[in-house]
Amino acid sequence: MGKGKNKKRDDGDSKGRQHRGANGHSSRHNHKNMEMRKHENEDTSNVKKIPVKLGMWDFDHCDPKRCSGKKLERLGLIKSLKIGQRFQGLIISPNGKKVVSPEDADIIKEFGAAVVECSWARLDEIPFSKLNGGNGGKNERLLPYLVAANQVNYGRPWKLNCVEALAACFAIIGRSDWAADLLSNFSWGMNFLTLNEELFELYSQCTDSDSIQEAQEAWLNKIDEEAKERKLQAQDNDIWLMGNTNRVNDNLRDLTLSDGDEDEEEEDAEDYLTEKSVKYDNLGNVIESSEDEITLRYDNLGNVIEEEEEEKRYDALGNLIEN
Ligand SMILES: C[S@@+](CC[C@H](N)C(=O)[O-])C[C@H]1O[C@@H](n2cnc3c(N)ncnc32)[C@H](O)[C@@H]1O
Repeated sequence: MGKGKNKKRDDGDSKGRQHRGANGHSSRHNHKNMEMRKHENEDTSNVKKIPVKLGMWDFDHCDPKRCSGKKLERLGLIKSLKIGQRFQGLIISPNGKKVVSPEDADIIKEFGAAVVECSWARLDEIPFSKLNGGNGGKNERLLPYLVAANQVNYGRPWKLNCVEALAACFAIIGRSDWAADLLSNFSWGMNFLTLNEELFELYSQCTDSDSIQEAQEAWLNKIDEEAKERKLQAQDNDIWLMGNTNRVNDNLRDLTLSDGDEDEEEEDAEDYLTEKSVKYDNLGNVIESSEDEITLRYDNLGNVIEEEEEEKRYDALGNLIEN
């Protein structure tokens, strides 16, 4: 027998067939997952179990270290499902037509919830209609507007990862405690609940899919208005930051001045500089300035009174005669 040829695989049966887990992966693959758990030191002893069944169709598109679905599997919180395997619970899927609502509480509590672990960029490769033995449609649900808090898609609406999708579903049916238990296994997890707190409050008060859609519309309109408002305010602030807009206009005008206008403008600029060095007392009178400052005096109309330079007189030897 050739070396390695027909060699019985350690994860196969007597006929060399590999044992496959519910996700269709070989047990070698699942063993790798176990190894990763050991490697990452994921302690499963404190993991809180959620009292409903969780399922996942895993298409192995993602980096196992960053994949929330795989981590839930390593923690023993979710079970992999094979393509075509029936799942009677709620299927949270981008292929859904209705959105999750509190009306779905009974089905979740009785049969659980499942997600599709795959890449957002490769959704077109997923045989959604075959996943649940062709029975997916009825229980398939979209999630309403919510914002991701995970490290891959932080801040992006709608693109939640698997653990966020399941937690969202629980929060909408009023089981924020389950949502928190599930998310507590991720360092960033609780941020998802905080980030979407108001939305969960809003959605959990709705009754059915239509009312969730209405609440979502109202919310989207509200944030749209707020964004417009902020934009206007930012424009206003920009104007203030630009300072005296007359001066700005003056500067702009400078660029288009004819030769003749320039002299006039220069004069204005000089006035501006000179005025800066003038000090006034409480009554608005000009007060004496320090040596290097120019002292100006004004007439009743506010015009600067030109000071005539005092005539200096000298004696026969050229010495200054003091007055
Ligand atoms: C596309 S996968 C990406 C998973 C990611 N790799 C991870 O680490 O978890 C996310 C899955 O969560 C569910 N999901 C997330 N956001 C959703 C939404 N807005 N509507 C419906 N399902 C959603 C779906 O099952 C979807 O296939």
